[in-house]
Amino acid sequence: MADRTVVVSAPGKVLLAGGYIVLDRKHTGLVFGLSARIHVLAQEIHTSEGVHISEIVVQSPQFLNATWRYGYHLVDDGGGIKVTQLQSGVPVDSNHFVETTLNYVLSYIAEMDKRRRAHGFQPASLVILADNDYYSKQKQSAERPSSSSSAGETLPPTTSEEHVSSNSSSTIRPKDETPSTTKTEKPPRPRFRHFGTTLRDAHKTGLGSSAALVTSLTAALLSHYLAPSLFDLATPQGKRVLHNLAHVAHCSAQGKIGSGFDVASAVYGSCLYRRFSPTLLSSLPNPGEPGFASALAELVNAGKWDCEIQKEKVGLPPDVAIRMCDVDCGTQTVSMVKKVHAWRDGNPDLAAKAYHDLQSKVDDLARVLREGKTEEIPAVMGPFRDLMRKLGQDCGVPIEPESQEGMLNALEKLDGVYGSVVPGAGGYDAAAVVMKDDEETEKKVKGFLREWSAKHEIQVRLMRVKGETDGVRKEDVREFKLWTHCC
Ligand SMILES: Nc1ncnc2c1ncn2[C@@H]1O[C@H](COP(=O)(O)OP(=O)(O)O)[C@@H](O)[C@H]1O
Ligand SMILES: C[C@@](O)(CCOP(=O)(O)OP(=O)(O)O)CC(=O)O
Repeated sequence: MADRTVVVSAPGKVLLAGGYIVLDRKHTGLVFGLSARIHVLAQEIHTSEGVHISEIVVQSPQFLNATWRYGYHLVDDGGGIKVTQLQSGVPVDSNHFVETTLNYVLSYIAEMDKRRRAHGFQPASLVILADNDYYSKQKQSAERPSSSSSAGETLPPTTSEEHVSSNSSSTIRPKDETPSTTKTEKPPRPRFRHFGTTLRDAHKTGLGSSAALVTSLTAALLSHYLAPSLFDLATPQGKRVLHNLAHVAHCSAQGKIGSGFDVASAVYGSCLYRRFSPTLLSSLPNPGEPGFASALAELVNAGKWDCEIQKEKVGLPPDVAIRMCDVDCGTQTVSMVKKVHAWRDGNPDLAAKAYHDLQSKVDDLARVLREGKTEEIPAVMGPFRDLMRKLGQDCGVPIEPESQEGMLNALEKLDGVYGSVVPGAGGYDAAAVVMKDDEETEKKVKGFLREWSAKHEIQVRLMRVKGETDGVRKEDVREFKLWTHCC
């Protein structure tokens, strides 16, 4: 049988402009994909002769205690495939986004490839590898030096979980290719570092990990289990199926909030995004309920998806970059959205005016960036920030908190910085900077953030990540050979 090992990656996102208004189908948001990606490697699990296992094992080897084993069964009355997390040895937290994605995607696959109902799913191993910028550095993080040549470069510290699972044929660690380094040599920066923490305790930087994960996991499962005649990521139809299925799974895991701009950019990359009608998903039964599998396949293949993804409306001048600053604080997007909506519902006229004004700035910003009018960026981004700040004040929500306001105002005074914004829902998450794409400006911004951090006793740093236009893509499996069972 053909080797079905596959690696798929999807980008993180930054909603540069259009937070809140994009939740309303009347409006659009300007979203950029990011160079920080989440990769998922899918491969068969090879067992010794006579040994049969029926598990799907998902691992996130950059975190402690992050191996999730699932059994699966076909539910009667067309309820689809339901997975159940298997526990053995050290108890492992559940991973809601992974589990939900498996329920949706395996149900879809079984519906599209009827043979699966009779023969079931071959056991599979899925390895999640997130680019380093998704999480802030934590001081206690343990890293060991390792090979600098390829993707699987850093060894996780030994954990009790690894001890438990070390005999299993289905748990993988990168093959140990640790080179000998002398004491004075600085270890190479690992492409995928170990964060030295559990996923629950990790400090997210706000790049949209769940959407990138759900999208790459969905694409990896579809590519691994379905023949190319049924799913091909390289075709527009393949992307449409991926987009729809990942949307449904992500919405379900999130509790049906969110405009979906993050999944759209994970699939298609940078775009001007108009959301789908929320009613689209309202009649879909839940996984396991009668009729779920066929309703899901119909919705994914032919539902009335009315979202708009306009890639041609988005561009960047060649010497301009979108960079992200990690502010190392969190923001509660859901409660902020609830407050903004409460204000909007109580003040429809004021809200309509505010949303209209914001939309015109979203359009202006998309235009000046697309048309390469670098000199016009400050005149659009400044007033956009003013309007977002005003929206926050009206709703009693810290969309651009004072601490961020002071920092961005000072940052914008630097030569080479064209504009900045607290993207998406705003708050204390990452800040976005539109700046000249050269070393000199990068140095200035880094120096400024260092000084600002010291003076204000906070931790702000410029991340490596940049805005980029690509969406989901297949990666070269050979670059991930340290994480595969074979090769
Ligand atoms: N590297 C990863 N490995 C495993 N699961 C992940 C990873 N990154 C994200 N997830 C899943 O996504 C969830 C985070 O989602 P959420 O809180 O919505 O963050 P974000 O705003 O970054 O999308 C995690 O709890 C986990 O279920
Ligand atoms: C309020 C929003 O319009 C934008 C939120 O953007 P963020 O980028 O802040 O999102 P999270 O990373 O999920 O917190 C909600 C939405 O459109 O889904």
